[in-house]
Amino acid sequence: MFNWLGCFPKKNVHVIMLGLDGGGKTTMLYKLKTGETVTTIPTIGFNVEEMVFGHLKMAIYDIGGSKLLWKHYYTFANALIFVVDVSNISRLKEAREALQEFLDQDDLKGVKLLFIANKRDIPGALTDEEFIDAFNLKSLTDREWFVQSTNARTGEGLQEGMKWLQAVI
Ligand SMILES: Nc1nc2c(ncn2[C@@H]2O[C@H](COP(=O)(O)OP(=O)(O)OP(=O)(O)O)[C@@H](O)[C@H]2O)c(=O)[nH]1
Ligand SMILES: [Mg+2]
Repeated sequence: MFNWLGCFPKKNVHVIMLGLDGGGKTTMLYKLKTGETVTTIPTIGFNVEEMVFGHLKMAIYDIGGSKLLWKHYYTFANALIFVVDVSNISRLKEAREALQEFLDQDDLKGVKLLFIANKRDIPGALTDEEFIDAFNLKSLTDREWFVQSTNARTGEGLQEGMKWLQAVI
């Protein structure tokens, strides 16, 4: 595919979006794609949408929260978006374990990692600093990562997160 100047081919990349069920992945995917706030049901399997960000043509895979599915998508990921509901403190441990599971995958060593700290609009949600502490991210030194807080329903923060991804892929 060519950009508006017609001379620079776009780079095709695959981005995998993971996270516990109910975190807001599907809401985020369609907010980015259409600008609409969709009414979701739990994703069985996955959704995929193609979007252009600058020089990149991204296929974004939104994988349903069932961790059993995740490993099928690892092998072709150029980057990863890990979505966390930062208002749901009672599931943080589970989210941490899910993150660790995929950090341990050989296929994903060195893959750039965008954390979406979603549902920041809900009172009591983790701040960015609390998020970094809760996921012990300062010790995550073998890959580039970035934390972006968002409200996937309004779209707040989503473009900033995608800009980071666009710059590092
Ligand atoms: N308050 C608030 N609600 C949100 C936000 N993002 C998503 N939601 C709501 O959270 C619920 C779950 O969102 P989904 O997008 O279906 O979550 P998911 O991660 O795709 O879940 P699975 O498909 O089960 O893996 C929906 O009712 C959304 O409207 C947010 O930033 N703030
Ligand atoms: Mg979903």
